[in-house]
Amino acid sequence: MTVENLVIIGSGPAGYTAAIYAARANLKPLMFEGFQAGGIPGGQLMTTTEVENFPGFPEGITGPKLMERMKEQAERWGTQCYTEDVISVDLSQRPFTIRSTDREVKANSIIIATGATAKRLGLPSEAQFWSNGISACAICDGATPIFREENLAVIGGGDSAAEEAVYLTKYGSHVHLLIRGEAMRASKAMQDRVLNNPKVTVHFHTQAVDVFGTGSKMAGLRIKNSQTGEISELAVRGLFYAIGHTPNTSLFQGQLELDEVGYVKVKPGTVATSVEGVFAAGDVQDHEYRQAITAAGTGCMAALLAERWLSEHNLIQEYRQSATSEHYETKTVSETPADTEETFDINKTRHVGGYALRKLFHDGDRLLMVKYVSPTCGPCKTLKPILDKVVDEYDGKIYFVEIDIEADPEIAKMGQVTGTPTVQFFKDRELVKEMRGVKQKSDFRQVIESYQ
Ligand SMILES: Cc1cc2nc3c(=O)[nH]c(=O)nc-3n(C[C@H](O)[C@H](O)[C@H](O)COP(=O)(O)OP(=O)(O)OC[C@H]3O[C@@H](n4cnc5c(N)ncnc54)[C@H](O)[C@@H]3O)c2cc1C
Repeated sequence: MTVENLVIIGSGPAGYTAAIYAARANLKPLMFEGFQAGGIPGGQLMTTTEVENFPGFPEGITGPKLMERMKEQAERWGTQCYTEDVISVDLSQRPFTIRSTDREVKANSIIIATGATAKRLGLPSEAQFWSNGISACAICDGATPIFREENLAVIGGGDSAAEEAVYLTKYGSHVHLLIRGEAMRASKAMQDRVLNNPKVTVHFHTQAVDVFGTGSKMAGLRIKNSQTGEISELAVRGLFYAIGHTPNTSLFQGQLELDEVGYVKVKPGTVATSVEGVFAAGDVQDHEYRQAITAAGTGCMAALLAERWLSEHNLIQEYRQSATSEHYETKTVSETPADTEETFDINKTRHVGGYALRKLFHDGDRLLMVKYVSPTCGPCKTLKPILDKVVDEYDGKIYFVEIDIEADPEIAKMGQVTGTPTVQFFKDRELVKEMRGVKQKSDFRQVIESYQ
């Protein structure tokens, strides 16, 4: 079995930067980008819009675009990427063993860049309203019809909460920001943006107790004033969590030194872990700075230390490659114009927009697959190549329609879409299956096969 020089686990700014440095050093790193276990490929920045503080982009850049460019740079120099979750590692024997959902590999060194995952509050009715009122990603779900012109709430007192509250004012009629303590932790600039926004009300000393509604439709929040103990109700149609993160380190428990919260412990001033040859970069080892640039910086450190360690132990297998400058870009929303009465062709597999959806729903005789996306949604970008592949496999056997919910809000409302990406399947004018978020090709194939 081949032994890799270096396996990188995680594809946020830390992972991709480590990959760029290691690939440039001819180590031909293998990267597990992740899929669902600890966030999506590309990491946390896939769930944000503008990144204004990453050096080199004076005009700002969206999170998904920044991550796409990092990936492009890593692959350009020969990084081998697998969009799979790692499910176990064995650090007790060398070479180390890394098992993903699809394969097992051996490696002489590892960089852990698994980042952190958004926390949930665990409210009693959370499961009932999850993805149908409650969301952990305002940027992904805020534009959906159920939140338009509605009162919304955000929980949290940091930068993310402040950013999300301001972002949601684009869609909601008013946003309530609930803060447990007497002050916000957000930067002064973010606090000013929130406090000066007439569409945002900040509630200090306020905790959520539960969510209520009828059926699965959220109608409001029960809140408690932590100073007076008074319980009251806040009529909101949406609730967005922005309450911090948990480091994604369950894979390493018992194998590496972790701190009491679960962050990987690194030697002061370095990114070396308690196991030689294993390095940790980014938010998985940083509970203080938690920024894209610090994650990238520690990713660079990890790659340089891994190379040095492999070299000192005579373990480097060098691969020479020539860089290509092939440029690619994955758009979230199709650039193909929406079908019209003139351009619509019922024999085609792929379609765009509400006109095609109505025609196919009523007149089509194949399984109808509808993908709902929004322009700023990072997970939509991740889903695109996965779904494109599956749709190609079933060319002529299914219909596929893409709906941009910003361009076609009425269609999204009729489809009761509560977040993007969402994929719905219709057979004989009946909704037979709905899948939310990023799923594997095999999940989509399974549904298609069962309705052929
Ligand atoms: C809404 C929001 C806005 C932000 N805005 C900014 C900003 O403007 N500027 C800024 O500097 N920072 C910003 N940040 C913070 C920044 O996103 C993080 O600091 C940064 O992404 C951390 O990078 P990372 O590489 O350590 O991990 P992450 O970005 O968390 O990526 C972790 C990666 O590990 C993968 N992974 C996890 N578990 C596994 C597994 N078992 N197997 C394989 N892969 C796995 C995940 O899929 C993911 O690819 C923002 C964060 C959020 C949530």
